Amino acid sequence: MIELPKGVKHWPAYFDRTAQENLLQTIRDGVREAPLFTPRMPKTGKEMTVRMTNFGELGWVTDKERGYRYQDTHPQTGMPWPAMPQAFLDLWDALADHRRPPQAALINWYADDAKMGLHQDRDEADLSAPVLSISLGNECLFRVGGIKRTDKTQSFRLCSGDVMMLSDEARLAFHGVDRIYADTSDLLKAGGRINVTLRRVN
Ligand SMILES: O=C(O)CCC(=O)C(=O)O
Ligand SMILES: [Fe+2]
Repeated sequence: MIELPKGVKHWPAYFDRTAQENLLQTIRDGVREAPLFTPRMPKTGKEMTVRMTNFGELGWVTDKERGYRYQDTHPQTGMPWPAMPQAFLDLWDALADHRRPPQAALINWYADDAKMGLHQDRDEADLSAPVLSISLGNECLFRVGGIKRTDKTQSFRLCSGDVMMLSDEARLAFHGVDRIYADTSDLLKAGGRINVTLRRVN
């Protein structure tokens, strides 16, 4: 057993297959209203490899001109984000140990060749709440380190149905997704991976 850094919690196979299928349906329903968009890096305008959307009162977006931020509307449709699904609120109640509900559910969709570089989640004014994450579909190699970019990191796989949390001393831990393992799950018929992160913003 590897020991994870303090504040990093991992619940392998938290959701069984039926629950995963229900979550996927919930996500598909929301994506119909709030289509996946291609985020761009601040300043350079370089496209990220993930596609994303959000549910809840606030959503995380980024573009060349205005950079990383939360806003209450979809950047392309201009519509409010779909409501926070009850299943996400229930998960937060069960695991987050925080008295206020999540405001944002960021939905990341990774094709099998997508990845996410090492970063901190620090666009939230309220850092007392954890970041709670759900993985669906193909497995990924997840990397987590300390609160300095140069701190040593550990890598482990996140599989379909897993839940992971960054809280307390790990709330600002650097983390990223180095790779997706194709053909490791048949939940998503076209392959790829979905990650949902639940957060308080303010
Ligand atoms: O896909 C993941 O497991 C992590 C996603 C992430 O770090 C983020 O959206 O900030
Ligand atoms: Fe992150």
